Amino acid sequence: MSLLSVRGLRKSYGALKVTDDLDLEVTEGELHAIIGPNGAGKSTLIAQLSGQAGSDAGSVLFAGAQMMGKPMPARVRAGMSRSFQITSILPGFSVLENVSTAVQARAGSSFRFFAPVARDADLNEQAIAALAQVGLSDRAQTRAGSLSHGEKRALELAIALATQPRLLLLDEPLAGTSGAEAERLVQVMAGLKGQVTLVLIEHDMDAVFALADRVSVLVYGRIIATGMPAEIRADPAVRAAYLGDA
Ligand SMILES: Nc1ncnc2c1ncn2[C@@H]1O[C@H](COP(=O)(O)OP(=O)(O)OP(=O)(O)O)[C@@H](O)[C@H]1O
Repeated sequence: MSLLSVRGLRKSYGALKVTDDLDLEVTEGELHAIIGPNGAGKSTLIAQLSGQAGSDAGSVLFAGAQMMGKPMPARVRAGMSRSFQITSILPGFSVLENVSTAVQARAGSSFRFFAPVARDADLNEQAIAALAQVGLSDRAQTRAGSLSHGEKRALELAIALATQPRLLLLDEPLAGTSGAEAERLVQVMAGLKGQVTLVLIEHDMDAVFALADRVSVLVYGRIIATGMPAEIRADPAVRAAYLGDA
């Protein structure tokens, strides 16, 4: 069953059609990777799905509810969350504080309905659980600014996870990492499979083909193919448009 069903999604910047009549189905429980050449519109798509950027037209059904026109906090409360870039981390605050503060900011006004003590306890519990999911439990009290690059990327994942999403949208979680750091993050994502539905944009093809249940290929703002990793590798249209050039 589709958890996310996108139909006819569009977005232009002036004359440039960045998202062009895009259809996408994400099945509950899967890790669905989206690959495509530079400038294909992958980051824009994540921004549109998360509500960070507006859309010109189309339908975004999440768990049967229409998300078009809803701002990001409403989508977070519905269960859609995206990861943010390292620049959104507060270096002077502890790792745990970074997670709990971000949850409060993302979920917006919903936390106002809890009494302050219950709210803090609830936030703390969610933040601690999220740090455990990404292997950062022992860094909870560390200043976020002193984390390694790979640990900061793991912290971004924890921040997104702490909003307890049903669907997690990840925009290049491995960017800037390599070797053991990248391998550790791949293991973290492998551990998330089955717990949360994932949409993953990633340039590291080894990671994509190791992790994905299904892969969609985005070229010039349209999905040109969706399939299992082996099908995508073998698809002549995909090879011509993208993989052949890689
Ligand atoms: N705010 C903006 N204003 C104008 N053009 C934009 C804006 N954001 C993105 N674009 C353009 O939209 C196109 C798609 O950009 P996007 O970043 O979504 O692609 P991408 O597939 O994520 O690329 P990459 O793999 O290089 O990160 C590019 O041509 C980009 O220059």
